[in-house]
Amino acid sequence: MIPRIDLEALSAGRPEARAAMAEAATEIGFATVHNTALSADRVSEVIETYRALFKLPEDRKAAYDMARTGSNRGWGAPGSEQVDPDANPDYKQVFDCGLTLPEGDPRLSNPFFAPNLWPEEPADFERVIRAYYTDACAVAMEVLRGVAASVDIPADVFEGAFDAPMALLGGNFYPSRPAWAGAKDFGIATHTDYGCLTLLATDGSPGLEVRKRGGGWIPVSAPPGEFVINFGEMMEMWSDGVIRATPHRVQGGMSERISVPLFFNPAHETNVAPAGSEKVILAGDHLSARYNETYLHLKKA
Ligand SMILES: O=C(O)CCC(=O)C(=O)O
Ligand SMILES: [Fe+2]
Repeated sequence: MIPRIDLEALSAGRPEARAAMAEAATEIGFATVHNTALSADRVSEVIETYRALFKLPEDRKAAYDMARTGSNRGWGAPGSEQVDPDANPDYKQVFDCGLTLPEGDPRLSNPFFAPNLWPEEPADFERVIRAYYTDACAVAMEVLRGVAASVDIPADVFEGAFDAPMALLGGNFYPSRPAWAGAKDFGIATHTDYGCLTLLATDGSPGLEVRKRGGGWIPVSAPPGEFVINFGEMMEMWSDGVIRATPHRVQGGMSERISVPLFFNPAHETNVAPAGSEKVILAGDHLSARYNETYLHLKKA
């Protein structure tokens, strides 16, 4: 049901890989991708680095709490996001980071490019996560080129749009589903992602469920070295509905779980309205509207 795609084959233009990506993009909105520049060992190191951070006592993480900032970089306590207004806030913890701009760059005053809040422990957190951010962005761009080639979007539509991306790297920590959790409690409640492409690494534990058209849920999992990819709202708008943003959720189960999504969002001024339409929808406007709806500390009173 969920296409499994060899990225090297896709980049080489192999017809079966392109057909699988076209199906993923236009039907279910999800795929798994393997044979990328990011090895299983590399991804495992990233996941264990996040795990070490999340295992610290709460008071040590509170120093990096994004709730004290006007941005969404740093640690987010359980309940800091509510992606579905009909559900309770998500019980996962998060750590989000983004592009590091040089000191003095005028964009630093923009919440999308606020300084990252790097924790001092684990000791190599900043080094490991920053390097992964850069390399995961490159893999995401390679996937997007493959998408464009597979669904007949002119290659130049995406080129240049991601040079100073608002890409956000998240770390999600789902403890085992709490005993108090009820029908409205989720690790992450049903939502669509806000941006273009999400490149998700996980520790291999199950939990992610993708909504099937016509009803029902499909479980998807990927060990380190394989990625789940899906498309977000901006991509659905940009492609005039050809590429689909599919709702998904994590209810949470018996064991803890870590996932690391790279939300590969384009540059702030990118017009993500359907190509050829008169409309202008700036990527930065869409993203800030969605952040302000879902991060509780950014909600306008
Ligand atoms: O943890 C997962 O598998 C999915 C996370 C997710 O959907 C998100 O962070 O947007
Ligand atoms: Fe998501």
